[in-house]
Amino acid sequence: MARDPKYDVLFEPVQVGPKTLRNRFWQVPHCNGAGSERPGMQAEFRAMKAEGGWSAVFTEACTITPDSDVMPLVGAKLWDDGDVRNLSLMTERIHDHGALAGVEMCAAGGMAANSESRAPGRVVSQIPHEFNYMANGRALDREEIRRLRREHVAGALRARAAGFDLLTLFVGLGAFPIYFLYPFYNKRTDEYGGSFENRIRFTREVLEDIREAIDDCGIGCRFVIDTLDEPYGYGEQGIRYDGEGVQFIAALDHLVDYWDLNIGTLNWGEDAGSSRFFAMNHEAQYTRIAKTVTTKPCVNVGRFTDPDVMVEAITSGQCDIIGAARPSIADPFLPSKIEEGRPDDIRECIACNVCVSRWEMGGPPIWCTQNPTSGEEYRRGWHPERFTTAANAQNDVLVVGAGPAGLECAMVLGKRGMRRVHVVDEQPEPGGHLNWLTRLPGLGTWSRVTQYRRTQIDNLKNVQFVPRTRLSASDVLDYGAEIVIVATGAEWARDGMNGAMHARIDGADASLSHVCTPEQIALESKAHGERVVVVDHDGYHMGATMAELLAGRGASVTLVTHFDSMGPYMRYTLEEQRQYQRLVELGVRIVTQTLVTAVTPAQASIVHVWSGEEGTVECDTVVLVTQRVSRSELYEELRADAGAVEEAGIAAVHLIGDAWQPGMVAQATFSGHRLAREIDTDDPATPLPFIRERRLLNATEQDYVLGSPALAHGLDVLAT
Ligand SMILES: Cc1cc2nc3c(=O)[nH]c(=O)nc-3n(C[C@H](O)[C@H](O)[C@H](O)COP(=O)(O)O)c2cc1C
Ligand code: SF4
Repeated sequence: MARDPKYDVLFEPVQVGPKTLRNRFWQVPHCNGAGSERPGMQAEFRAMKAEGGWSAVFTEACTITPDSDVMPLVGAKLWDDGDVRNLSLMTERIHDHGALAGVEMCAAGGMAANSESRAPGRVVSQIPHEFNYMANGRALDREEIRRLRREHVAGALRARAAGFDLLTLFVGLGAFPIYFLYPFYNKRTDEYGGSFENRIRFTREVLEDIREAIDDCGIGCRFVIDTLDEPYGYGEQGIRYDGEGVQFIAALDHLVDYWDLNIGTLNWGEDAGSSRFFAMNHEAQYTRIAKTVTTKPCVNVGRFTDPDVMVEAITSGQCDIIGAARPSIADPFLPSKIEEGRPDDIRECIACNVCVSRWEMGGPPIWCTQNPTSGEEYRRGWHPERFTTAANAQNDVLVVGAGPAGLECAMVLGKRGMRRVHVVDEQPEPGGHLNWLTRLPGLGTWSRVTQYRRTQIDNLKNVQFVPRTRLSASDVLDYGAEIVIVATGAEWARDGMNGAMHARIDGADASLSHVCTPEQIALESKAHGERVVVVDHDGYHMGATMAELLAGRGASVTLVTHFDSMGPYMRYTLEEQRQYQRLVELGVRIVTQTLVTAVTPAQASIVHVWSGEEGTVECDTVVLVTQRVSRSELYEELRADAGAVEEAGIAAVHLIGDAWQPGMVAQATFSGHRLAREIDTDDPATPLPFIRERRLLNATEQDYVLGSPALAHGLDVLAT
């Protein structure tokens, strides 16, 4: 199909200095857990976006000096020629698909703990960094500033040598230009502190230096134009878009070829905004001002997944280029799908921030809820849009359970050409637990997980969703499928069993009127009293979500958790601060480091986990958010009768998703995808080994990954 002409504007080329973008889609810097140490993963992850139509594809923040070492966080590096070698694989693979390769150059200053390099820290003013409070680097003198400028030029030259076309100086979230610019960090009294002119002096000098050294790359800044009000930002100690934000752009405009703009602070959840709190294009109110002072192309971000919103952003004069991190993770082929007239096939980001959480927890490889192939392009050879025909495609498959794992599995099996795939569920609609979860406050956008898969399945002739059908083990045996996949999900524990005590909570029994599970509240509308205790041992969002729901209905809610904070995983998804604020506004009392040991119709008994101090909270209802329990009875029954299974002509019975291991939706979609990808291996239940990029002693030719572009490149990329 041809693209809808109303989207033509998105496919116009844009000039950025000496380089030309083929369209207006730009993958802004974002990390993926590959850094420079996993060059194969880094290269193929980015190449996928180039193949999917993005015109510019960037690294994450790429540090350029050894005293920018943020270990254990994993980011790209250009410290030496070895890093040049590794990252040049990325640029080569991006170029293979006709896109420009970009790098976000960063000298991290006080944010870097230098755990690996053990380099002495350098800062603008000697005040401990908020992320690095036990170290306090040396405040740079003039000579040291000159040296730092030279290091920026050397970093830019290494970037150019690695093949990068677009060199972005990072002026945001933990890099020297920001430490000079914000009064929050800069307390200097010399010519680099005080006035605005003084505070931008370093950035001006660095840009001049780089321009003098390099004239054949696009050179720009990623600039945080607004650091927001307190409590989410720096207030008067930072900068505001209509003050020094826009002044900064006006002052340095002649030194850049483009501006990549965003907002926020080191609590970057205001930028990578979760859908609980932010709508699409939420940064426009701050960033659109840039166009009043610059004629250079401006990139904006704001979870752009809707092409109509993108067109509006361009035609209204808000920006020139659609920047995206998360939408490009969830769907590397988003531009191609618009271009090919298939916008309904876009796998829209749900802004759950699970991708973000991976960086925040220390940088393990990226996960994406919507796109299970994310990060697996090289390691497992998975392509998000291409599927091989299964060697056992002549088989009929029965998937029991149409939650995220079952739907993903059925969809991929359909795309792999299985003769017939039935995905059966007792509910009238597919979605599993997402059907009720997405009706909870702030979680409506998560319904895209189901919508996307539903749309795909509806277009696959060999896949059929069968509603309102509850299958017993004997029904499964009689169904006539050769492969059975059980994806029956999980449910919240009804007895308070939890991972903090490894025991049940005394008196906790969800068959009683004063004890509820989240499903009972959300799905069954079980009545609750005026005074509610929510017990959270889960640690992700459900405790906070229940508290928000019930407080929103007017209940007086106490959230009790053994963790140090409310839903600690929400810190990783950058949702914690706003969710905390929301609960406080709703009058929720949050009691941390505390266990609920017993419940009665009148109260919950509590104990502080460290002091042992005991107490009670008077309440009418207790909501148990303690752990989830797999619903795997059907699988156990089938497993227990191997003879009957064989007799029924069933070659294999598999268990996936929450029914195997209750977890985040991202784990469920991965689980379903993984099985479907490997359904024709000797032992599909056991994942195939994946490529681990590591140094192998005494490596031989056979140790290299055959056919790998990394091998052609002569890199130390080795198979297990
Ligand atoms: C997983 C992840 C990692 C990120 N890492 C970086 C980074 O290294 N440097 C940076 O400037 N921004 C980083 N960001 C922020 C994005 O560039 C972007 O500004 C933000 O996500 C908003 O864009 P989006 O709504 O399109 O995701 C990251 C975002 C994500 C989702
Ligand atoms: S993990 Fe969630 S927020 Fe991140 S890209 Fe995927 S769907 Fe979007």
